[in-house]
Amino acid sequence: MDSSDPASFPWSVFHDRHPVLIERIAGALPRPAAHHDALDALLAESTSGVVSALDVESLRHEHWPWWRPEYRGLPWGETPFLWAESYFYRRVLDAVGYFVPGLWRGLDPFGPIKAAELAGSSVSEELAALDDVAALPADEQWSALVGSALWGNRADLSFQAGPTASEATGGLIADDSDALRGLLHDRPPGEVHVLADNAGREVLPDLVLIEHLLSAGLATAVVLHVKPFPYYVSDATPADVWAAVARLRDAGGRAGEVGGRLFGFLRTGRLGLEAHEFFCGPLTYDAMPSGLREQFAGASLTISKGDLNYRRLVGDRHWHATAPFEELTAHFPGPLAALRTLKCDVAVGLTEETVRRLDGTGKAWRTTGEYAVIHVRG
Ligand SMILES: O=P(O)(O)OC[C@@]1(O)O[C@H](CO)[C@@H](O)[C@@H]1O
Repeated sequence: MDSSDPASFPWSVFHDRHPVLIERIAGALPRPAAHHDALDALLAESTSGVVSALDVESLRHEHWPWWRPEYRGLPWGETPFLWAESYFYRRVLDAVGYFVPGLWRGLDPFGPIKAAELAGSSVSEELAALDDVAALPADEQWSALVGSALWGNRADLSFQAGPTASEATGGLIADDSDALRGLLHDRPPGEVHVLADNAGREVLPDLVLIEHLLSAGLATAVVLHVKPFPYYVSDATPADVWAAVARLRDAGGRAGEVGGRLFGFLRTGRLGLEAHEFFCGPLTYDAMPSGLREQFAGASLTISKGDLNYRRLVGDRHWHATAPFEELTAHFPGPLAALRTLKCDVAVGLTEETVRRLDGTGKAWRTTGEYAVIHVRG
């Protein structure tokens, strides 16, 4: 899949979303002219120019092992969408001096956007609602926690820069939630891995679910895999996880208790936080390094969150939407669950009837974030 067709979703990511994004990054902090010039140049290059190589100075400080010399000089739209987006985010970091020594080193360009969301009233309301969840019978509590983690995936800040975001909820169009429940409740507990997606309103319910897994004895330990660097606008980094845990702990009520326990789990290592460079790379999961492969092979379950992880799991292609999830993810070591709202063209694991019904609506159902799936490969 590439982004060369002006009628396609990938094209709109580069031509509609990225200009909004660049403007937000440029305007959020009093940046020097050099940052503005570099951001403008990146936007021009990635929309109407050709791929150029990475800045040599930044490469001296942080490598990018996925550079493809054969893409140099090609219009960005003619390179694979997965590669081009990943490269774009690395280039954003270079444009704002993220890797080179100086005042701006290590400063998350999306930080102000993420911080505003975390401090916002929607988060306060969601955290207060945890008091009600705690009062539910165990079964309903479980469904509420999984549902929050799933629908939290709609709170993706890059998605909100696009024109297709929809607030409506079309519901689950593939639902293996019973299998997910069974994997965690009907077997001896083991180590659960979570492939995180967005910070803030997504990682908060993820953390609440993780705390439940640990406190209820459904997992002996949890490893949360996040991005080592700012990526896809709101993808969670270690700093975002610590900020989310602090937000929970300071919230009071049930959220405060959950946050306090998570703080302890992180300190003792029952909740591990890892940030492998592979997670900021443009490769699909069948190409993961052996160290990660071994970790997932030993897990009782890996839970993958979100749209980008899903693309990387099944392959970023125009699959027929009935292509079986189990077959496309057979490469993944160990049991796997994917919780995802649909925000790009990739859709698999649906029934013919569902596809007919969705196509019949005449809506861009694959990209609005209105529909969700829970797929499990046990
Ligand atoms: O992984 P996430 O946060 O659920 O979604 C990432 C996303 O917004 O980014 C891509 C376009 O930039 C789309 O594939 C997808 O909608």
